Amino acid sequence: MSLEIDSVSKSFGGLQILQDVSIAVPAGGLVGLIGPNGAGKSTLFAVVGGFEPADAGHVRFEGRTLDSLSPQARARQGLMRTFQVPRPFSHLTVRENLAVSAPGQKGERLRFAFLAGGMLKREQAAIAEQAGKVMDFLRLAPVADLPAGQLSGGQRKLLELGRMLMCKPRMILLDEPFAGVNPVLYAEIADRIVAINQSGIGFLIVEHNIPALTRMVNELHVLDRGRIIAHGPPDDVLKDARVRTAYIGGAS
Ligand SMILES: Nc1ncnc2c1ncn2[C@@H]1O[C@H](COP(=O)(O)OP(=O)(O)OP(=O)(O)O)[C@@H](O)[C@H]1O
Repeated sequence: MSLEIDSVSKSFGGLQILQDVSIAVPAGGLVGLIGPNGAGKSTLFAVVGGFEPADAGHVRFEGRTLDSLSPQARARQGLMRTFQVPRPFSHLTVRENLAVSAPGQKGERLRFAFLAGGMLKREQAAIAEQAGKVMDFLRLAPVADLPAGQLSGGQRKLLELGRMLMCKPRMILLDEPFAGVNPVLYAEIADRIVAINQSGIGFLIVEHNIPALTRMVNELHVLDRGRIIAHGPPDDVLKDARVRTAYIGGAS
């Protein structure tokens, strides 16, 4: 397994938010996580991304334990949460937003950048080329030179994905890819997520829009009041009586 969330528990102020949560995502897997409001989905992403420590349990990625690593260190290992890419700079263009997302730019680190002018130029050219490829892949090329602040909700989601791709992740924890998106564009977003997945990048996706999510994922986990109550193929999980009860009589 590539990502192993192993018996993770977490409480805030004496309130148990996550209890013994285990989810495994294979390398290149496309797995969904649903649950009523307040079930603990964001808290789980915070723990897996390294933003909150777990009280008990472990998170492993590609065989390594991540428990003591910062979010940035986890991202360097190839595991990225949407939040690890900050909000786009609304005054910068799509192309510029992609370029500044590339990690480890030597220009940032070199105090005397003029000493390494040739190296910097080569690095900048490589970043510009990568940004171009990402824009083509995500069909953002027509808006390449628009400020990010002028993008539609759907285009912003694509830019968010693009900024993560600039960091070359192997697994993405994706938070609500369809939130704030015009339903007309759901298929476009889903199509690009599937295409990214087919390039070998795994996904664990939290999403409230269950029909849109289940058209993409091949495995679904359901969190209810901090516990995983069902997991498996989406069709089977959605027929599960416990899942129906969680949504009809649940916390939301
Ligand atoms: N930092 C915190 N301190 C105290 N309580 C918190 C904290 N973060 C989350 N909680 C509580 O944990 C519970 C689970 O919240 P969480 O945001 O993880 O659920 P969720 O499944 O993501 O919900 P939603 O679908 O509404 O986003 C809630 O009762 C919330 O109030």
